[in-house]
Amino acid sequence: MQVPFVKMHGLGNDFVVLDARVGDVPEMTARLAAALADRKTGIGCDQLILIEPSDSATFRMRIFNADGGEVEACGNATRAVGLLHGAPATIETLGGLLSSNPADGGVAVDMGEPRFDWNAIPLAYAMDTLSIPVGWEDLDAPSAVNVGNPHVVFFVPDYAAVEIERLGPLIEHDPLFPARINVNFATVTSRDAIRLRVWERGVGETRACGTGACATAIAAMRRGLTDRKVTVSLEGGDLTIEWGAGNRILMTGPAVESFRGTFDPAAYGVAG
Ligand SMILES: N[C@@H](CCC[C@H](N)C(=O)O)C(=O)O
Repeated sequence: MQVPFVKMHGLGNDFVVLDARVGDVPEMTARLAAALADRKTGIGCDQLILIEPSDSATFRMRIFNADGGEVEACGNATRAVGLLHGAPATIETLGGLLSSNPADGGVAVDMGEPRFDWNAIPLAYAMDTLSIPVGWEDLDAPSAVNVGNPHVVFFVPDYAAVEIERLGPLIEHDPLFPARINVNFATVTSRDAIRLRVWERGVGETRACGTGACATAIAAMRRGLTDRKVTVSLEGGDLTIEWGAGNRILMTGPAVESFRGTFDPAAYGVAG
């Protein structure tokens, strides 16, 4: 069996995209997703993306982190599949119904509404998510926001100085976050600009995280640190995030197709 795939990225956050509508795709398991994502023995990616037919949208997008865990949302992948589709689309995800449109500067995506209730993040205890009264060493009082998936956001004087490889996993796995969490380290540089690094749940530090950019922008706006439209700069490049009419988050940025290929699931010894 040869399964076609498309290798794509959004600002260096990279994906293996499989489309079950156009070719034979094996039943996806956590083990197969992790094997395909492996950068030494697989194709290599931050997220495995599976496109399936949908009854309620143009198509359904399923998202698997590099560790094999299936998750609710991925901003950069939403732009990538929007680019593949090449026309306006509605996209069913575990995190909600999204929409994408070709736009100047790449693809524009309606990422839905942010949620702030402690149990919607989710947190283990009732807390004010604008400024959670907790800390890890000299990092404290983060905001928490769910933008389809869970994020915690630390505003720090120098985002580049944070020991992300050490503190990221510590916070991701803290029992305060029963579904684990994506960890954002941000420095606000003006009313319309933020610099950001993200430790992604189930992956590690990536060159860019679209939902991290959305969550960080919304947290900054909620705290009154920025205006309602900002540029979020990540290692891989810039995203424009707007908290628009109807409480919806609009994200605009590039997506790129890198190459296409096929793989034989039998070669991974983990199919099914
Ligand atoms: N890279 C993504 C986020 C992918 C999912 C995330 N790691 C999670 O576990 O929720 C993005 O661009 O948003």
